[in-house]
Amino acid sequence: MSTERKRNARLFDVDRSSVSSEGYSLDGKLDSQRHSDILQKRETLPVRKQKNEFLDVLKKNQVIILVGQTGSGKTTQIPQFVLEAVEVETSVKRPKMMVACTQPCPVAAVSASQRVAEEMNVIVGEEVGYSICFEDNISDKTVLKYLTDGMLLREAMAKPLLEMYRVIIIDEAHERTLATSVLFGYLKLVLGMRPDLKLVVMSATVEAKLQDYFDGAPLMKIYCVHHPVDIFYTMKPESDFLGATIRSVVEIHQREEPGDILAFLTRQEEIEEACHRISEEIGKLGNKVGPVEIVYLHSTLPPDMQQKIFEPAPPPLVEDGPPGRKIVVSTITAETSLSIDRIAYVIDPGVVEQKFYDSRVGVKFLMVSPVSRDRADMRASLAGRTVPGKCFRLYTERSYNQDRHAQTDPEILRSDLGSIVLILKKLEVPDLRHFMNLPAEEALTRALKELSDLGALDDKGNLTKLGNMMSKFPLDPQMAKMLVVSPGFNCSNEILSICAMLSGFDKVKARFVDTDGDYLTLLNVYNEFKRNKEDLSWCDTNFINYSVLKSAQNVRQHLVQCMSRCGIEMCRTYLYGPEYYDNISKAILAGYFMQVAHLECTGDYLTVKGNQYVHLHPSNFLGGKPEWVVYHEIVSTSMNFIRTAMDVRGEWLVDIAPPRYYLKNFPNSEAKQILELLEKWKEEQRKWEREESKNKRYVPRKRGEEVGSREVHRKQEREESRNKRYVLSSNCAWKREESKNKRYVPRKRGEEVGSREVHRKQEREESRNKRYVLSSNCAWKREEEVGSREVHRKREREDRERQWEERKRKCATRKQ
Ligand SMILES: Nc1ncnc2c1ncn2[C@@H]1O[C@H](COP(=O)(O)OP(=O)(O)OP(=O)(O)O)[C@@H](O)[C@H]1O
Repeated sequence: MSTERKRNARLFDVDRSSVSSEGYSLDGKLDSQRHSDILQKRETLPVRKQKNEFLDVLKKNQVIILVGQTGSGKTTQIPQFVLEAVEVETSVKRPKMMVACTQPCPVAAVSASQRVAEEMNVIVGEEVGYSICFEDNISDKTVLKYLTDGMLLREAMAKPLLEMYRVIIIDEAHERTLATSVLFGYLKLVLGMRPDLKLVVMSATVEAKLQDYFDGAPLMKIYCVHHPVDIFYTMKPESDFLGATIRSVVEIHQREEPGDILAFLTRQEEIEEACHRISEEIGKLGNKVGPVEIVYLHSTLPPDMQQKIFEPAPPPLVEDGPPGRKIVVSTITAETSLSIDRIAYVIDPGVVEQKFYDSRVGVKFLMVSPVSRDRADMRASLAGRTVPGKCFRLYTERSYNQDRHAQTDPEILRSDLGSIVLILKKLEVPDLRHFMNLPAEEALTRALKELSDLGALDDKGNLTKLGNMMSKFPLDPQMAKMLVVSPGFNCSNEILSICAMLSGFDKVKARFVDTDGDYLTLLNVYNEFKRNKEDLSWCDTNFINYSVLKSAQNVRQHLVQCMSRCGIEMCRTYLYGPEYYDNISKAILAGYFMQVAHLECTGDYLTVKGNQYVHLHPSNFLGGKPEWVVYHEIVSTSMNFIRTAMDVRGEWLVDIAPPRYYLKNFPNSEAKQILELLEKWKEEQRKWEREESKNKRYVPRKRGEEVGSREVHRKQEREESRNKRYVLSSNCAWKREESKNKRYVPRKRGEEVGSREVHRKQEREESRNKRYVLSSNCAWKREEEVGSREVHRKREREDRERQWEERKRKCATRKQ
């Protein structure tokens, strides 16, 4: 324990001379008053009373399961107990061994590390740090690391035995996220190989299966006092749960005793709207009611805004006036990941937005569905954590008892397993079915099939070179492939920005719309943000969330690092060049060729995966209804909508997807007929090319003997091109000499002025100035100046719409 004593002395040594007035000293640590308040508060947490018991069990066992209600202090206290109990080496003494504590979502990891850093009076990122997808805040000094469960799996790819950790704590096991379920299986293997490693599994509910899974590991319960909670139901079902939630909040604030309110809603936009309307409604009540602090919470909220949920309610406006109240409007994030004190009223509309994956048809859905009974009980219990409370359920008692599942399915049973299978393949896990909560065989088979269609797995199911690279990106396999292959389409820079924007920014802004597709709109927003030097006021003027863009920028930086580690080339496609749109669309299609839909006669889109009829989401800004679209996700509300879509061409589909992919997947439909024709045409072309190439032989520079095949010739061409220097002719135009070797020469011989780069730049400039004209047969031809790229696209769209109307008319006639 000598190391421990030394470490404590360093951690808690605060320089009191530099204390500032806001509760923090100049070195970023807490002042003594605030620190002692925090320490006093933590002493009241139920888990503190069982510290010795816990340490005793931990000492004697390799695995321990700990069960305690939310708010009992598991997340913040147990890792600190562990730090005291085990010999964690500091930076002074190598090799370093840390304590890891996993959380199901990034918000929880950041918040817990902040709180524990405050309790230990250190700066976040030093002794206590966090690591979440696209953000690390750790240093050589870090001994306690909060990280998402997904990040721990990724760390295992680099160090399969997780040698850097002495103790691993898996928190919120009851959430049964996909990564946590897989971690259980993986850690069981690692524990067998590393007797020195200890595992603590923490859960808010008793999970009997867990004990069996870890060969009868001891289960320890934390005893908490819980206050009574009265539950109220509505008399009849509520159809508008957003409106009902807002009304309930306002009524509680007018009529009920003091105490903070927690209201659950489904998604970020809804939460923002609710906060706005609640503030308006309460504002209208004037001084009759106390002041309110309305805060919202969702999983992608930046840390500084998360912290607001822990601040106390505002004081009364005047002495003896009505008391203030804090109102938290949250997604499921507040259910278990973050415990908020002093909540006395919970409003539960009985719905939750969840991701589902239908493995039979291979389609991902984002769906609002009824909460299960165990989740509803969890929500209600939050009202009685620190004071007696009330829970208002905006559904009937009958609905609670009869229409809801007893438990939420573990995520592994309703997820696309692609990313996880890719990680497990990289980890060389021998038997994928070995893991707890074994997914349906079908889901696993589909994931393997999809990865092999993407080119990540070979015929024997082993990781290919492409798959190996894809596994290094913390993205889903489609997105990872799009990024890895983007240099082939000369647009890795643009695809990087699109990936970063897709990871958080989903609201398309009308002002930046590109009618060719929502992906390009996202890219426009990002580019404009950079062009305006990341200016906050620019974001405000354009109603764009500054912090989301900053986080996209951060994601982008991380992806750039991943790219450079993998040796992937960074290149950009010229913004005004004729290939800008084509290159980007093709790269997106290379990753998302499975997410393609065709416009059918009925006016609906038919998806290739799962053959679902879907509609374009109202938030899209595509010009008209393109014949083929590639989309990012399906959102299921009143109908199935495809969100974030882009117009693509039929011939690209057969070029980019694996051969016959669409023909195998599409049912007998219009789309299939078109694709069959395209495939046939493509096959003919390939055959012709093969024959051509078979007969063709190349000759050396000196006339006469044959020296090699097409390959040899190409290699030679590449080498020549690398060394080639370009010259600029007097009239600044470039011409290819009609020789076999196709070298560039000036029209008139002149001095040498530049390399291949100069030549490219010139080509780009030419292309920027080039304009389109309509030839007599309604095909577009580049010649005299009549319009820009935009005009050209507009005409193309109009043509398409005309064709579409024509097709609809024909269909109607056929039906008659
Ligand atoms: N970032 C923070 N700022 C202020 N208080 C916090 C913060 N994080 C946690 N707390 C407080 O610390 C106490 C213990 O929370 P902790 O998260 O450790 O409980 P828990 O048992 O792990 O609950 P859960 O299962 O919800 O994580 C709670 O009263 C909580 O409000």
